[in-house]
Amino acid sequence: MFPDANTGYTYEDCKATADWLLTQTGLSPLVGIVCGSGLGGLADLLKDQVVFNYKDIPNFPQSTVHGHAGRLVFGTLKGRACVCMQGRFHLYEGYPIQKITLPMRIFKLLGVETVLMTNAAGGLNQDFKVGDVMIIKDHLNMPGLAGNNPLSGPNDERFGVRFPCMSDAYDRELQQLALDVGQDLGYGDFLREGVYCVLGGPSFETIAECRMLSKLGADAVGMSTVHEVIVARHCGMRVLALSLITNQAVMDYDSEEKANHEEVLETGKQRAEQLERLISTMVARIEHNNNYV
Ligand SMILES: O=P(O)(O)O[C@@H]1C[C@H](O)[C@@H](CO)O1
Ligand code: HPA
Repeated sequence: MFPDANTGYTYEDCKATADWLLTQTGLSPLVGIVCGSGLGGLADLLKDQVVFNYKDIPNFPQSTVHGHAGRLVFGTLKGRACVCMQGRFHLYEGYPIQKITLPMRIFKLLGVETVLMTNAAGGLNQDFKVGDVMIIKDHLNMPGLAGNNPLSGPNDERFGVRFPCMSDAYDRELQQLALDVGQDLGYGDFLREGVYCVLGGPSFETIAECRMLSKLGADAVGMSTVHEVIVARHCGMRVLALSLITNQAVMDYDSEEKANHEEVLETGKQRAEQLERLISTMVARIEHNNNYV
């Protein structure tokens, strides 16, 4: 079922899907995880798994991108109840923006309080290297600035307010926790902080576009995450998002580099284990009431 072009999914649609999942799992997760391109291995760490293929979940879209398995995995990570999206949805797959972000509202109705997201991104900041992990502190929402926002359409106050604030989109305590955990694990050398810019994709950026985005203040560029963040914040969940810098954005007309999805997946493979350890250690230190231990 596609959402109505003007109204998106109703609260009742989302509730029906969440209740369907809760009935089958009996597990109400407090932490939701969204895995980026090639980074779905995290879901395999969950214990006592209950797994759903997206195609079997009412209202859910299908994953169409290589590196996004298309499975919703419930289980425990370091003893904490979690739900993990092994594969996300992107605007360029052709879905309405409300459909891409539907899982965030389902997370909320499942009981999730904290969402941890990963993505693969191109590095615009010249100090960044391939393999760096950037803690997202803010975003530039290009589709949003052009009028494509997942909250467009009638607002249901049961989810959140009409005009949600986004200056606190990325939870500062969770960012600090990521830095602390990263230091404890010896990852300080490749942990960065910065601004993520979302574009529609699927074509990678031109050189002129990369130069423009860098001048605008973006440190990394990608094709996801921000839409999910907006919907997650609208309904009151706390968010941490991490970008794995899988490639350097091409900024120079003399460069022979060409962005490609294979390189994105390959870098994901090389850094996956450390990213998984970072997130699972964080999960162990997030308290149920959203304080940190
Ligand atoms: O889901 P993410 O943002 O990790 O996926 C990135 C953006 C494109 O979908 C793809 C390009 O290689 O990876
Ligand atoms: N641009 C956009 N999206 C991406 C990139 C990129 O260079 N790398 C991974 N996802």
